[in-house]
Amino acid sequence: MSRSAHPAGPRHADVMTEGHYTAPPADLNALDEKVWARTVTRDEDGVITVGGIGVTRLAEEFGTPAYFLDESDFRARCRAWADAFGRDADVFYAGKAFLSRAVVRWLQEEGLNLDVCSGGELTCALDAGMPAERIAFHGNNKTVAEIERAVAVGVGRIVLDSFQEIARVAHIAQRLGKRQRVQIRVTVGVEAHTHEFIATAHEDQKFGIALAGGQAAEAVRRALTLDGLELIGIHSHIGSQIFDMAGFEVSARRVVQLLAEVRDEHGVELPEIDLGGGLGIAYTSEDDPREPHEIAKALGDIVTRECEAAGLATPRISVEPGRAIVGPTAFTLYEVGTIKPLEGLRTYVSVDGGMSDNIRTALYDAEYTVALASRTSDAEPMLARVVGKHCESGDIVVKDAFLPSDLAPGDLIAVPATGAYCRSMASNYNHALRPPVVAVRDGQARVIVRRETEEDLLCLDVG
Ligand SMILES: Cc1ncc(COP(=O)(O)O)c(C=O)c1O
Ligand SMILES: N[C@@H](CCCC[NH3+])C(=O)O
Repeated sequence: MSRSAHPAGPRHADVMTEGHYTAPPADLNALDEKVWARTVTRDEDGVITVGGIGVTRLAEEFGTPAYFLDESDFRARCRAWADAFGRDADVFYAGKAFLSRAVVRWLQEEGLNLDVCSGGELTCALDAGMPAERIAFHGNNKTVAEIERAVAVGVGRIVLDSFQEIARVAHIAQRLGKRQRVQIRVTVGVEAHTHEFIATAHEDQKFGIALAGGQAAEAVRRALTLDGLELIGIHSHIGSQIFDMAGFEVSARRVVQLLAEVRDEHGVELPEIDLGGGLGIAYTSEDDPREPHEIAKALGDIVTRECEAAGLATPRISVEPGRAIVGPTAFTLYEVGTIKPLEGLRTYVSVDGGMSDNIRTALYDAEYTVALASRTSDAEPMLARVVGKHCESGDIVVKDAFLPSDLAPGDLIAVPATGAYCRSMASNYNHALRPPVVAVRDGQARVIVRRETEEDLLCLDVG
C-alpha cells in the first residue's frame, strides 16, 4: 500500500469513540511530556528519539516490537522518590512492575529498596547483588520453599498475608534458628477508585487480613506471641493506578488506629507502617499524576496528625511504588503491518506485537496513546485502533487514537508509558516471542532483557 490517505477511514472530530479522545489533538506530531519518558523528543527529521538515539536506528539494531527504556529517567524518578521521602522513610520499588538485573543495580545505586513477590523475583534481586536486608517479600500464597529461602537469606521483611502464613513463617524461622522481621498486611476496607481487578483494599478479595471484625487485631495477637517472628509493623496496599489521595488517607488513618489498639492491648508501639504502592501515572494527556514530594507530604502529614491524636510516636513510613517509577520511562515500538479502513467506523492498524506484549488494554480496559514515530506527517488525522497480530478480536493495544491518514505499512509507531506491567505480564500466546527491553542513555543503547527466540520456546517443549 502506498503512503496515500485511506479514503474510507473516519478522520474528524465528530466521530464517537469509546475512550478519551473525542477530538483529534491539535498537532498529531506533538509529544505530550506527561506521557513520554523525559529524554524523548523528535529530531530535525521528525524521528522520535530517546536518550539521543532515533527510533529508526533503534529498530534497525534491535528489531520490533521492542520496549525502549529511558535509563536516566528511571534513575531520576528513583531519586525523586528517595529525596521526597527522606531519611525517615523507606522506598521499596515494586519489582512486579518490571524487574531485571540491570534495574536491581540501578535501584541500589539510587538508594532504593526492593519489594519482591515470588521466588523468581527474589532470585533476580539476589543475583544482581541487592542486599537481602533491603528486600521485602510479599505474596498471598508464598510457598514453603519460598519462605525457607527468604528467611535463610535474611530478607529485611516478610509481609504476612494470612493466618496460615503467620504460623508457617514463625515455624520455618524457628527451625532455621532465626527471628524473622515481619509486617502484617491488612485490608482497610477502602474502595479505591480504580479498575476492579487492581483494587486491593475492599474486603471481598484475596489479599491481606481484614481490619473489620477484629481479624487484623487477632493476627497481631498471634504474631506477637510467636518466637520466630519480630513484628515490625502493619502494611496496607489499596490498589493500583490511583490518583485520589483520599483512599491513602483513610488507609493511613485506619492503620494508625490499629497501632493505637495494639499499644493499648499489648503495651507495644509497632515502629513501622507501609502504605504500599499504587500511585497513578499519565497514560493519556487527561491523567494528572501527583509528584513524589506531594505524595510524601500528604502521607507524612496524615500519619503524623493521626499519631499525635492517638498519642503515638510517629512510625517509620515505607511505600512501594512500581508503576510510578518505571511506567513512564519506556515506550513500545512497533512496525505497522496492515491497515484496514472500516467505512464509518475506524481504521484498524495492525502491528507486529499485541496482547502478548501489552495485556493491559484487554485485561483492564486500559487507555494508551500512540504516535507515528519514524517521521512526522501533516496529513489529516484518522481515527484508528491499534491492534496486534494475535488470534483474538480483543487483541487491542490502543483502543482509540488518532494517527495521520497517510500512515503506511513499514511506518514505526510508538506507544508510550509501557514501562510497567507490560514486559512483566508479557506472554507467549500464539508462540509469540517476548520482545527485548533496551535501556537507552546518553546516546548508548544496551539490551537488558534480550528478545526471546524460537529456540527458547522449543527448549521448553521437550517433545
Ligand atoms: C503489595 C504491593 N505493593 C506495591 C505494588 C505496586 O503497585 P504500583 O505499581 O501500582 O505502584 C503492588 C501492586 O499493586 C502491590 O500489590
Ligand atoms: N498488573 C496491574 C497492577 C497490579 C499490580 C500488582 N498488585 C496493572 O497492570 O495495572
